[in-house]
Amino acid sequence: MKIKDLAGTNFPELSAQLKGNASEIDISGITADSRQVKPGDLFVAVAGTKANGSAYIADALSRGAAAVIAAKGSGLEAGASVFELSEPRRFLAQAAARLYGRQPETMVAVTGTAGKTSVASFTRQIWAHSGLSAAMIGTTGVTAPGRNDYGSLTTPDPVTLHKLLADLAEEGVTHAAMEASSHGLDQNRLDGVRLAAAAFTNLGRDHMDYHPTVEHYMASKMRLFGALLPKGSPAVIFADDQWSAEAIAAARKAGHDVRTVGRNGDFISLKRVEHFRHKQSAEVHVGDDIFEIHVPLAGDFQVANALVAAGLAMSTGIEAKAAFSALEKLQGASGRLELVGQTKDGALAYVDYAHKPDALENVLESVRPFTTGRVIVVFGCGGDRDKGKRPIMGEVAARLADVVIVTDDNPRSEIPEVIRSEIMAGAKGATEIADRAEAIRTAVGMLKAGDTLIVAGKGHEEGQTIGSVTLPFSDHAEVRKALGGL
Ligand SMILES: CC(=O)N[C@H]1[C@@H](OP(=O)(O)OP(=O)(O)OC[C@H]2O[C@@H](n3ccc(=O)[nH]c3=O)[C@H](O)[C@@H]2O)O[C@H](CO)[C@@H](O)[C@@H]1O[C@H](C)C(=O)N[C@@H](C)C(=O)N[C@H](CCC(=O)O)C(=O)O
Ligand SMILES: Nc1ncnc2c1ncn2[C@@H]1O[C@H](COP(=O)(O)OP(=O)(O)OP(=O)(O)O)[C@@H](O)[C@H]1O
Ligand SMILES: N[C@H](CCC[C@H](N)C(=O)O)C(=O)O
Ligand SMILES: [Mg+2]
Repeated sequence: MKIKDLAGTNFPELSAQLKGNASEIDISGITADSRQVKPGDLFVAVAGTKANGSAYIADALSRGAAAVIAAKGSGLEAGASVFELSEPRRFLAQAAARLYGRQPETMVAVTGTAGKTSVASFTRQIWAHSGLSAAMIGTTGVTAPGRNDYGSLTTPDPVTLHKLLADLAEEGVTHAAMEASSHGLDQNRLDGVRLAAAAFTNLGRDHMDYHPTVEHYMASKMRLFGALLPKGSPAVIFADDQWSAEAIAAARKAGHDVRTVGRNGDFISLKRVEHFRHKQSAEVHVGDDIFEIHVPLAGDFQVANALVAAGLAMSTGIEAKAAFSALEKLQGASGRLELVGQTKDGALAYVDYAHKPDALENVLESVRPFTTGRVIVVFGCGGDRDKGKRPIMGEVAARLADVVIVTDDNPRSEIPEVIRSEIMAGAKGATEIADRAEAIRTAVGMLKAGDTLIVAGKGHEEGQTIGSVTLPFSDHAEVRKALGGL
């Protein structure tokens, strides 16, 4: 594709620089990583958290880059094939979308601190239940007919994303639900995606290592409504969160068709809800119609996720009746309050992905009403991530569980003892066991009739990253092993 066509009409700034033969430069691929450049590619230099792509322009050109896009004022000698733009990341996303071309016709995205993976998964399942060829893209990877690929990022980088979307469209996928992480939104990873609807679940503490303030974190999330969702499209918003009003205001300001769900919802309004250990039941109203819904999953919070997913499905052509009947067959996303096994006495062991204070609080509160004995929790916190959440999660665990074992999550480049001691600072009375497998074995060994064990923080993850090495590790496998050894 010619560089002038990659720019389209959205980047007059580039068009103005494409003088003479420059506009005819042929581009065969696109990348933001100089190490991946192949002859004929366009290299887009972006500033990151560790490096600045501008430092690698010479590297990219030496590998045969046909042209380079860099930030304005990067101090380069703009040559025949080096162009400067004010927003290279936005260009990268939109150019990747143009280069790869196809996307599933109906795409939706969900943001929020907790529930994104669950909502994306449920939306895919509701569509599939109606016979549509549907996919989900998120923390657990890519799920589509004939595909179950393990992923690394919640929102893939734009080049990976658009290649994937083109492949999915090629495979016949017509509907796709994706997670929009705050990093992804802030870094313009989704800027080239054509959205039919978008959703917001809730906002809690997370990623304060990356976002300077909670307001910045919320503002990144609101880019989904403010910058990405085409004006007038359905914006499905969970109405019962502390930040709902702000999300509604942002979506209204952007001119969207706001559809709220929950107790305070007017699109799907939750009238009565009953929580059981392994399922949630509710009565909901949609206009004048009344529906009984049954979600066969543990965790009070799954009602909220199910309503947001139903809202997205109903905003993309599924009848309310079909959406709600699909909920009865829902499968939970892997590692989201997932029952992994039980002892001979019937004590239950769950694996959960809570790795932020609100999520941990929700999960521990969800299992309490059905626990006649003790709630035992095993968790840690990841390294190179928000440090401020550590004592808060320690406090939440100490307050809501009877037995707290603090262990390692993914220490990454940090010293594991330091991470644990920061959690322990808030976790009065907790026990520390560094080795995660041993912590799980110890907790399982304590289980008596009526107890509930929650192993939190790693959910579906299949490895543990210590330093720069990721070793195979699965909370599911360790819990099963420990239960088997009883
Ligand atoms: C903090 C963060 O979001 N980092 C992501 C970001 O990296 P970055 O832009 O900061 O990259 P950088 O290392 O500073 O380098 C800057 C640029 O120089 C380029 N470079 C670098 C070296 C070189 O030799 N040549 C070269 O061209 C790099 O390719 C990059 O384009 O863009 C990279 C490419 O897309 C991502 O791989 C990387 O994810 C890292 C691995 C990561 O851990 N990200 C996490 C925090 C993340 O994004 N999480 C969210 C949310 C999770 C959730 O709560 O659900 C997610 O969506 O997964
Ligand atoms: N609606 C919700 N409200 C509060 N907590 C929730 C909600 N949904 C899920 N959780 C908790 O958060 C954990 C992660 O859920 P899920 O993976 O669906 O969220 P996510 O937003 O995709 O998270 P991540 O940002 O880590 O990818 C669950 O294991 C559960 O502990
Ligand atoms: N997508 C999240 C997941 C964190 C999961 C937890 N196990 C950790 O390693 O901190 C992140 O990258 O921040
Ligand atoms: Mg997720």
